[in-house]
Amino acid sequence: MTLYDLGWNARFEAEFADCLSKGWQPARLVRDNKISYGARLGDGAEMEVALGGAVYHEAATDAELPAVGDWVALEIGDDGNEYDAVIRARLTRQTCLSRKAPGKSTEEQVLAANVDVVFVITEAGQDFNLRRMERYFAILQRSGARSVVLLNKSDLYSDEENQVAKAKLCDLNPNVEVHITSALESAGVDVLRSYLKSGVTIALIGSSGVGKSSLINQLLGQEFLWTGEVNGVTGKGMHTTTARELILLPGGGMLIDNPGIREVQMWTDAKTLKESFSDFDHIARDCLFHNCKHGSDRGCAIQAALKAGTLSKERFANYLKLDEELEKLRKRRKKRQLTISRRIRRELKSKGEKYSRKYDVD
Ligand SMILES: Nc1nc2c(ncn2[C@@H]2O[C@H](COP(=O)(O)OP(=O)(O)OP(=O)(O)O)[C@@H](O)[C@H]2O)c(=O)[nH]1
Ligand SMILES: [Zn+2]
Repeated sequence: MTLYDLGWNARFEAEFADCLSKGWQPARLVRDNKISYGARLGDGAEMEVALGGAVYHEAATDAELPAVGDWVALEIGDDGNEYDAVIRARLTRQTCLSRKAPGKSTEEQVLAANVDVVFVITEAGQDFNLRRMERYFAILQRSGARSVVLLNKSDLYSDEENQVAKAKLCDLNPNVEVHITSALESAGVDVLRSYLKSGVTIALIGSSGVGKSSLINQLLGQEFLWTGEVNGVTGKGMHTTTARELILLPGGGMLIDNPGIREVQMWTDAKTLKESFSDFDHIARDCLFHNCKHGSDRGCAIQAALKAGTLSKERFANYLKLDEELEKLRKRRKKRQLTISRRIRRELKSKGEKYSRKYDVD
């Protein structure tokens, strides 16, 4: 194994020259434990590393802190610390998959750094939503990564349905590559593999249930590498367990998969939902009362627009359900998180003995 297998290239190398003269070593971050990180070195060794003070203080925002996928400079020392090494610098990201943090904050949240290809998984049927795809494309465009769409579950739809969906996507974004796949019939993993070679990092995004795990499991083959990666168990709850998020794939290349990436869809959907009603917010600005419920309130601009026929009653009914829809998304998100922690727990169990002894978990 060499640094290049981990995605190292001439540009990183050039930037690292200064660090090299200080005796620091390059490593790629494979896990974010919040207080510490997992880092992999060129010889394949993995270390538990701490964030250096300078890197922390120089970061103007959270987005500038090291994230999974980042290349960092490690000072490896035996200063009796609890960690194997300290991060002294973070190299400039060549791509950066990020989203705006949820809630009021407009701060950027980095989901993964230095991802080369992002696969958006969807299907020709129920999940197909061009508005959502627009949002994905906006995120991906900003990231700098190459974007590829997989219309998965092709076995469930006719050739024509798959082709129509493909044409719509190509219309929406002529720069995107679209493939029709079926994880069920093992016609999908070959498409993923065609993009993978040593040093290439990929990520899969898309709604819950579109087949991301199925494709990932096929890429990983028999040995599912989340096992035995568990570390940093704090307290009893498994929710605090963090798994390795950057995984080396058996056939070469790497995959970054973490809850943030998986949740980007929820966030995208919430945003799409809200945006599709932005005209309502616009009209509602003319309501007499700023806390107008748009019912029988006096001076309601929405009701006036409904009467005038410039707003459709159906859309208004949907608008009223917006909060309900957003709540549904939040519930789905919760369910997802439970699924992830259950999955980690299950995988921990299979290799559990050693770890339960070490970290005192059951
Ligand atoms: N018919 C058909 N079913 C599929 C295909 N790919 C996945 N599935 C099924 O769809 C279901 C959901 O697949 P997952 O791989 O768990 O979906 P996911 O995107 O990982 O979902 P989350 O983990 O919630 O994000 C499973 O029952 C799969 O067997 C496919 O190509 N065709
Ligand atoms: Zn009103």
